[in-house]
Amino acid sequence: MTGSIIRRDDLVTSIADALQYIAVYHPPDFLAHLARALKLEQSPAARDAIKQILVNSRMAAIGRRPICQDTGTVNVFLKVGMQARFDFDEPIAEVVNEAVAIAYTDAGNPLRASIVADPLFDRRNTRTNAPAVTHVELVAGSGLDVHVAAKGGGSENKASFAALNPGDDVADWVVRTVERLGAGWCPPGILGIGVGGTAEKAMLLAKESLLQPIDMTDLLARGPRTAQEEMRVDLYRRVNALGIGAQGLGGLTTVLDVKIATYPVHAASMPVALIPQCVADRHIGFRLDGGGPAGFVAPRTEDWPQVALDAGADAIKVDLDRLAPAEVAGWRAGETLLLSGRLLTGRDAAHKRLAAMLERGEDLPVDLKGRAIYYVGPVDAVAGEAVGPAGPTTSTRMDPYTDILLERTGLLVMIGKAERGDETVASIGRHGAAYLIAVGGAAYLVSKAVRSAKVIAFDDLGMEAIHEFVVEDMPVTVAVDAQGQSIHKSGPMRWRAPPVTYHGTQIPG
Ligand SMILES: O=C(O)C[C@H](O)C(=O)O
Repeated sequence: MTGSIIRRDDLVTSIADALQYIAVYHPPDFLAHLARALKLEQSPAARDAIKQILVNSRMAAIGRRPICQDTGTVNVFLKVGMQARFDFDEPIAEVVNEAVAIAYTDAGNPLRASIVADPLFDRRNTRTNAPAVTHVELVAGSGLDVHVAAKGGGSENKASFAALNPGDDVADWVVRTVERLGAGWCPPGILGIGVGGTAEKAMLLAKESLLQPIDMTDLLARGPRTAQEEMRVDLYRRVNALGIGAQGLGGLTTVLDVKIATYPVHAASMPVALIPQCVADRHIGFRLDGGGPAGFVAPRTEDWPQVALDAGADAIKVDLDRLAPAEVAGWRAGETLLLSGRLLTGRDAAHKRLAAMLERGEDLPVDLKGRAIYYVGPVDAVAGEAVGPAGPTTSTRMDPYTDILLERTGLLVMIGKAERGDETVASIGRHGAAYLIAVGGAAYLVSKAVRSAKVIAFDDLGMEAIHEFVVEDMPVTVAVDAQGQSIHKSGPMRWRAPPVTYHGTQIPG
């Protein structure tokens, strides 16, 4: 029997188009579940974060710009029919990488190049976001099934694995693990859980489970019919009862769905993997059967829930060009600020370099005294933009460098997302500084507060270079104040429900 001939051009075009599509459009199932979470949410801080994420999503769809500045690592799953034939003989992963480079360097909608090689030493940006991580499986049939995902670094960083004993309680492990993850994975999102096989198989199952449709609302409405569905509902309720909430601010919804995939396993083993999916849920599947490239139809913007934002009458206006220690010391955790003026940027690579220069007693290329630094790696601008989408990155990764910067440079304010470690919170208090947060996953919305942007140091670091932004009324929340109060501690504590099980929950849903 002869199979379809899959053309190289069709594969490249389809993957490149799919990557552009998922960068700007949230899947409808994700939006529907997030809109439902907003309806149920009672925590004002979490409600505000969900609203920003929904408004950002609609703006990104209309503006055809990325939902999130972290446009992800490309994960491609190829299921090749045994009877399929190809009109090319290069390794298929190289063809995929070509498609990635085309998508990420698209002049009309450049996506952020986040991949660095090699990971151990050079860590130099490849500038095209290639290579992708490509998985190939041979299956029955004559076509090629492709599933493309763009996975953000913050949620991928929270992937967890355990080699449990066969008698251990997998659900307990999942709940305990999520409790320890913090908010760097940008909840509310989805949990992918892989159980069985071997260590690497369990991780792959967890990742693939995230490609399944989000259907928790239907499952809750009809009730679970299998043991695995019962476990999904149980985990959904127990994880949400932790009170972590949107962005870790405390609230009723941390997960929109829980996905589980399993595989037979050795009698002595119970490998379990958990991979969370952030609010930038980006994936799409299509099939090539020799009939040309896949087509992707833009959703209607009327399909987005109508949500209005309001910074609140109590928001405090802050002039970053006249930032004084006494003013910063007066801010209290939970307050909303509207920042205007000059703002520095810097994230992982820049922090590492700054700290090393300080250790060596060298002068820094920028004066941080009395300044605010925003942990961000923006997307490149297109015509008419000061900067591309520019949401916060996970601040916890900057913790190892924070004390030395506060101590030796006079830096006053940091802006990012998610919690800080206990030592960093103490250091912020000791230095009379403050840590502010913007909403992770609301990158296009945040970028609209940026009036101008220029690189002022470490140009070679690509998106990780130090920029100077001029911002106007950029909304942020005080997350750690100079008294050492942290909303990532107080929020979840306030919204945590008593321990619940599937049969006795107080959590909505
Ligand atoms: O790299 C980034 O911009 C963000 C990262 O995905 C994170 O969530 O920390």
